[in-house]
Amino acid sequence: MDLTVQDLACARGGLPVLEGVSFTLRPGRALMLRGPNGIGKTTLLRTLAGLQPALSGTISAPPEAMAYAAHADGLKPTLSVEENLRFWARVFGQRDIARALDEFNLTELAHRPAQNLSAGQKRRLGLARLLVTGRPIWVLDEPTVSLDAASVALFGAAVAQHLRMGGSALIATHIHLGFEAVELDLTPFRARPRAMDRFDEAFA
Ligand SMILES: Nc1ncnc2c1ncn2[C@@H]1O[C@H](COP(=O)(O)OP(=O)(O)OP(=O)(O)O)[C@@H](O)[C@H]1O
Repeated sequence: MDLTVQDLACARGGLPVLEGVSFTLRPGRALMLRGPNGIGKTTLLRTLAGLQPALSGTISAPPEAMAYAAHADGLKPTLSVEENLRFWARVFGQRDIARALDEFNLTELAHRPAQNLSAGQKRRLGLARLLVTGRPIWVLDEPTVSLDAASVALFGAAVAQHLRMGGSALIATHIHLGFEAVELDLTPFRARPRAMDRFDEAFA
């Protein structure tokens, strides 16, 4: 499924952050969001994932086509690794968790409560959840935080496999993940201060 974004504007905390954002992400492709801290990468991803409304513009794909992985891992702390994956698989109407355990090197940790995992292991479990959503468009916010080099490589391989299977990925990250991707720098889309616009109008 294509994700086409046209002339999107979005806000955070009531203030416009980005405007005029347009791109198309096709099946099998990855798009890396770049830009300095605070430019609005998280805000854009949250808007696409349906967690907040856009100020204006259009998003061709519905949030139901997307699997969103935020900064927080969103794990159930008292459930085991396997139980967490089964829980999420059920939520998304899927059954197979074996691939998720395998691709994120979680098989040996399958019976460990999530609350007893290290930060990097929790992150791996949070990302493994993507594989049990069955959703084609992965929307990922700084997915490699807490991951060591080996886990970054595992994650890169999982995304590459998702792309080969016809999925797509939109990723806010500052690092290179080892597969071919187009980059979109959000710096030119910084919203102009609206308060100043109104000020000009009032005194025109
Ligand atoms: N909860 C919030 N309430 C109000 N403003 C916020 C909130 N969270 C972020 N902002 C502001 O919104 C703007 C965009 O933030 P956002 O988190 O989308 O940027 P980012 O590009 O993802 O940054 P980073 O690279 O640091 O993660 C920033 O100016 C930030 O200060």
